[in-house]
Amino acid sequence: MAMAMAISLPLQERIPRKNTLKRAFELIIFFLLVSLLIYRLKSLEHHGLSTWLFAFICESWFTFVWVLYINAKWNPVEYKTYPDRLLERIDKEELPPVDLFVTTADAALEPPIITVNTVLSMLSLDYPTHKLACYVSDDGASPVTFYALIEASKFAKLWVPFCKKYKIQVRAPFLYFSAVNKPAAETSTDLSSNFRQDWINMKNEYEVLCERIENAVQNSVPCEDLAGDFTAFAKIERGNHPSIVKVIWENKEDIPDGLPHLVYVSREKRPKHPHHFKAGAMNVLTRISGVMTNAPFMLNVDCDMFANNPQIVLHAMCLLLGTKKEKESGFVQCPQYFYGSPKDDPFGNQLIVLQEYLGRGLVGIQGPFYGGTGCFHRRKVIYGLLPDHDKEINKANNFNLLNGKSSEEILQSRFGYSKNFVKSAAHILSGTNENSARGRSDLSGSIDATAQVADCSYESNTDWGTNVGWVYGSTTEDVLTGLRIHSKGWASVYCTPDPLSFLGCAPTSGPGCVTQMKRWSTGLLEILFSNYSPIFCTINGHLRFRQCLVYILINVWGLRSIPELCYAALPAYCLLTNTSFIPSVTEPAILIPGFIFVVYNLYTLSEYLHCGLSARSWWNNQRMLRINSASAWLFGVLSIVLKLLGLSETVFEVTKKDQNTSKDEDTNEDAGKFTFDESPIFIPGTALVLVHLTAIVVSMVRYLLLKSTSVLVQGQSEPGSGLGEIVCSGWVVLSFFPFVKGLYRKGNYGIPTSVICKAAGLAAMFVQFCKWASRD
Ligand SMILES: O=c1ccn([C@@H]2O[C@H](COP(=O)(O)OP(=O)(O)O[C@H]3O[C@H](CO)[C@@H](O)[C@H](O)[C@H]3O)[C@@H](O)[C@H]2O)c(=O)[nH]1
Ligand SMILES: [Mn+2]
Repeated sequence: MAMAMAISLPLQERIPRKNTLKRAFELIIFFLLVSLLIYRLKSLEHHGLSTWLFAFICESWFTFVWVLYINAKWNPVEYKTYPDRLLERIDKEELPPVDLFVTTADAALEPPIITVNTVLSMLSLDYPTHKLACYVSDDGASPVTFYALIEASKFAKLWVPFCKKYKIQVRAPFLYFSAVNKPAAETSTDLSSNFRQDWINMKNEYEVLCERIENAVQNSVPCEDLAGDFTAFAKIERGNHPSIVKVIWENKEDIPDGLPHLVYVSREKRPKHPHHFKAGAMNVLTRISGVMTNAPFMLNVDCDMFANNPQIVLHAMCLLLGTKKEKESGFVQCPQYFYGSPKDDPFGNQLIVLQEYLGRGLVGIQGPFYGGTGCFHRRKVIYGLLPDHDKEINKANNFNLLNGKSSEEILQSRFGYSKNFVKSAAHILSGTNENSARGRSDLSGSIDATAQVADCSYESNTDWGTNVGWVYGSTTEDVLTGLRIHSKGWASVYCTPDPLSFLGCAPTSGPGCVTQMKRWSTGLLEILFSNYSPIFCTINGHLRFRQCLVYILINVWGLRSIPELCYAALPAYCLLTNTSFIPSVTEPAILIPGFIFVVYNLYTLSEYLHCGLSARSWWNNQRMLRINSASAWLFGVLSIVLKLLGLSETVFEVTKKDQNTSKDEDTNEDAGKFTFDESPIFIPGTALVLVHLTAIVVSMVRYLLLKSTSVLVQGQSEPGSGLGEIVCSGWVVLSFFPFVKGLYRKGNYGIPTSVICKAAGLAAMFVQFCKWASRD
């Protein structure tokens, strides 16, 4: 009876979330924006063309973006998953195999201990271990990373049983043993002696592991006495070496409670061959795992994104196996959350509110974007299969007959010349190994085959990077790849279990943040200008119209910098030229922008409070939006312009990862302070601040002069600038306050003199321009 119940109960629930009040506010803001536009049009002549028209154009853009937001957030949906029911319904032996991918690219920016922690969290997932295989791609070809993984696999033999025995939740040891988590072990009294003893032993072992890795990092050559395994790394250059594939641990007996396979991969790199950054690395991993274990599902994470919920694979399986139509869950995306972030999100990069509202809104349309990490893919979807693939397979068969080509030839033209890989792909496409127990794999025996598929020329004249695998051509390969999947007609689902699925680290420095944002805005714009633009995908493919609008919303992220920057400069222009862009306080129309300002801020603030965040964190995010707009997004647009002109290619600049676990605010007082470097990316923001400070001073002086000559009494009805412009100008200065402080702070917290000089030059030009413009 109980069994029958379990079978009838769903593995997942899709729950639309109520949001009537939010919708009301969104519509109110929309109507206010429209009224503002109408008012501007009607009073255009009265107010003189220049500023009024300029404001009208910017505000039209803001209204357009707002409509895109309303569309994106209109139907929020939540998913609930029931892993217990899954385990009751199917035998553990029948759970499908999953290949786990971890990517790292630079042992200096991504310290091996971070990668090791992520790998350990993968190896200790609550899932039959003989169904898991973990592949680490190292684009840095670093012997230290390889060494660290060997050591980690030894440690894992203790760590994995420990985690499973005591049902530890956080299975990344650095966080488990950190100050944040300590009480969990020390307060446990009942399990007392055994647990405590094991805990202490584990902690010691972990410290030994850290020490070994740290030593290796310091001496950079851990390999002397291990020559055998390390010869592959001898005398190689980072960007110029053959492929290195090493089976670090093979679960030979296929035992369900042993350790999953662990494989190290560094693909071939040659200076003349484009390697397509992470997308290229993911495609190599896909092929290598194809010839080795060929699991029907693949989970991929960045090297810093450890699994925080040990049952995450089971949760994902509820979504992958528990749908009536496979089409509805082409891939399962978990949101990106971060650990150890400074208080109140000073850099505005925790993405909590964004994922909570935009993310869940998308779920109600065609599903979340692919976010590059914390995502479960179906291998066959990555291989380019359409949702109604039975038809496609038939078509392919007919096609074969017509052309007299063998299906193998067809597959080879699509997947490349490796016979082993093509065979594995054929299995996947025909669905023969789906959900079935994996046959005994012989990893070490397939090393030769892997060398072939890790070649840098393997992909030439194949569909890799276009119709198969991760798609090339954008530094946000994740969004682009997800878009391709959506445009084939697949939907995606969101997996948000408690505890949070994965945790990673967000950059915690000014330059780090803006560089990441710049890469994102560049990559997203690349998509807009590529053959895979969402508009084409809707016209020619199966991308749903509303989903297309959301893709456009994020694709134009960078472009938004231009109207935003113009609008931010407008109050300064008005103050300097004594003109206005906002109705004067005596006009009733002032209420429109006034209300927009108040309602919009309350609306965004309520989102933060609703997510349990502080008002401070709301403000920090608002501020960072403005700062990013004047730095990262703007430079994103510039790099696209350079790319379109054929002057330079876009590159993937890896984010520096710090293992920040100290929650101690006292020792970390400077944690949230904005830092700068010499990069020109900070020039526009600095110039904007200088311009506004000048404008405020100039208008004050003018006010005092006028007052002393007492012309001011009738002055109010003059078209000159007034309170509105002053308030706006003040608001801009407030938003850029880290830059204001940066003008006089020292060291990393100060803006370098060279940047200030260049910004001052720009500001002077602007002031000059205002002078010229206001001359009659
Ligand atoms: O040539 C490269 C460059 C990067 N990476 C890996 O890509 C991942 C993401 O790089 P990171 O510097 O951490 O970028 P983030 O901005 O934090 O990453 C987000 O944005 C990327 C797209 O810009 C996505 O690929 C990521 O999954 C997503 O987490 C890391 O594991 C890197 O090791 C490579 O494997 N090869
Ligand atoms: Mn990252």
